[in-house]
Amino acid sequence: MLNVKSLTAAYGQSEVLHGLDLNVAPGEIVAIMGRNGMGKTTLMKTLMGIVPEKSGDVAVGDQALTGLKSHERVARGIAYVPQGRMIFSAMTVQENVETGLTVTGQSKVPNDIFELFPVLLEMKDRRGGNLSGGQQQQLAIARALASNPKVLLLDEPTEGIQPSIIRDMARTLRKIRDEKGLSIVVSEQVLSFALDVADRVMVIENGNFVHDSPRAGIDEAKVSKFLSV
Ligand SMILES: Nc1ncnc2c1ncn2[C@@H]1O[C@H](COP(=O)(O)OP(=O)(O)OP(=O)(O)O)[C@@H](O)[C@H]1O
Repeated sequence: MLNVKSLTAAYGQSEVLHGLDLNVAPGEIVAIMGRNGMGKTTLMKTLMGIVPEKSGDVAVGDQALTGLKSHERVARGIAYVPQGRMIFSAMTVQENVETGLTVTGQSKVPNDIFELFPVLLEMKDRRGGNLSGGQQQQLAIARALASNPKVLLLDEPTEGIQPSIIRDMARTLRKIRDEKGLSIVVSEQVLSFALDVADRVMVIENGNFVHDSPRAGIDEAKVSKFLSV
């Protein structure tokens, strides 16, 4: 569903992604793990067209995304929950979710989104800035789902979230996958979360993938070693 071929990206003269290949099947959840500064955020931003590709190709299904602007990519089925969530603090919960509708032509948030996140329905008239970290994370996911994506990207969703809520988040993401048949790519530093949520775990180091294995039978010690400084 998501097909990435020989992707490179650079900040000025400094190349940060060095020819990445990534194929995510329909309904598959892939965790991309790596220490700080290894290229996870740059990969997400490049897939979204926030950082331009230097070379290589990105496609969602039969739709080529390479070279397109972010909103054009969203219209072709990719959505993004950025690191730090970036919700609009002064807007209500409902208004935040509605910003995700722009590419769909719909004006009403589909019911199933609020069914996934009942707390957001309860709080729909509160300002986003008044929600807890975990609630803001749910809001950021709901906003991304409002564009009806085929592929959902999440950049370090557990950052700043309490451990008890991290468990719930893994369960919710799997539920979203099961109900909507989405493919999900999540960048992560917390191994326990990656093992809870993902069908496949990859490790990125200095802009190259250095490990790729199915969740079942994964060598946890080997993956931990990549993550330790
Ligand atoms: N705007 C920028 N300009 C120049 N270099 C950048 C910029 N953003 C990131 N980099 C560099 O690109 C490399 C990859 O950074 P990136 O943020 O993608 O890593 P990351 O794995 O997401 O780390 P983190 O967990 O801290 O978010 C790092 O060497 C970083 O210093």
